[in-house]
Amino acid sequence: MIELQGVYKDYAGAAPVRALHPVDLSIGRGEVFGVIGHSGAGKSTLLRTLNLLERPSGGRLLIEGRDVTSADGDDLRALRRRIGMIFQHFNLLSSKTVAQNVAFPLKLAGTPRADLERRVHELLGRVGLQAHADKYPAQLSGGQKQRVGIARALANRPDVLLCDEATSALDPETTASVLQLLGELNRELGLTIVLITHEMEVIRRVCDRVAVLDAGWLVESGTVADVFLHPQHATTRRFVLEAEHVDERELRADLARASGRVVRLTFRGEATYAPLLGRVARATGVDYNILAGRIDRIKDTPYGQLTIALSGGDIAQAVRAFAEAGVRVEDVT
Ligand SMILES: Nc1ncnc2c1ncn2[C@@H]1O[C@H](COP(=O)(O)OP(=O)(O)OP(=O)(O)O)[C@@H](O)[C@H]1O
Repeated sequence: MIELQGVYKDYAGAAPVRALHPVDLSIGRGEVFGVIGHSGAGKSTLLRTLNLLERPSGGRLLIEGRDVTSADGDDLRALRRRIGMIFQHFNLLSSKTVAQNVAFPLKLAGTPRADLERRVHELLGRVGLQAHADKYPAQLSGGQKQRVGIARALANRPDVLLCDEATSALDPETTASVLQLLGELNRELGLTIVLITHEMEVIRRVCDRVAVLDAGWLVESGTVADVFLHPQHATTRRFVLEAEHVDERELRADLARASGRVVRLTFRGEATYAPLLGRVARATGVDYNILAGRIDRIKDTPYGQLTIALSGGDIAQAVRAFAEAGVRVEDVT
């Protein structure tokens, strides 16, 4: 659906900045793709190149195989209609009602009046706001405002929805309901979603794949499970530890105190629920001491990750037994 080939971005000015170093990236149709990074990492810049709100300084942007890097005029307008966008601070028109906000892009596209009212009604139903059609943005909660933003972005039936920190201004419960709505839109409309965030929780809940940006460099990308269960880059590792509320120094101190062979076991899917630890311990005579652990879900897939110290018995045999049961075993040093 979307392909970036060596796209980079320099901002001119008194102190020129390379906000984005050359990025190669493919985003498939119907995917929910997340980009995570700290403040200033280049997330907004990357997202805004996808609908050419920022022109790349170099490289190529392809939409369904067509090079649109230099699109302008009618081509640019057509591109923007295919790619909707929602924002952290919603960007609603405060002097217009909910229904008028949603109608706005339809009017710009020249939708006939009768179709327009039907479509607005349908869109407000889709985001659960039919009862609020005549309210003004100031009368809505943050979550409701973002739903208006989503309805407006969907008005012209885009193929892609770009989400610029769309839940960063919302409390956790409202964040969950907006993410659930995005998940439904992805499944039911086949909408391709690209979102940027600094919160791993957002990625974990809705994304299929993720890219990690660090100081303008794309340092890691892959399926959410692969990237977050086995992070390769220091920045990714920090995001994972932060999300799990693990203090890196305390973790190191705990590991230094542990005796025996310390391993991290990663269970995915059904293996998460198998009573494997006890079975392997009995069969091999190994004792295990659990140092850290978490059982959770990445999108719809359950996973478990346990850091354990193995001692006594046949440790090599225990490690083989875990691996044979489909559990990934990594030594922790
Ligand atoms: N219009 C601009 N002119 C000059 N520099 C810019 C401009 N926009 C962004 N930058 C710089 O480019 C770098 C990347 O900014 P960008 O907004 O893409 O990062 P971000 O990851 O989205 O950060 P945040 O989460 O804080 O919004 C930063 O150093 C920023 O100061």
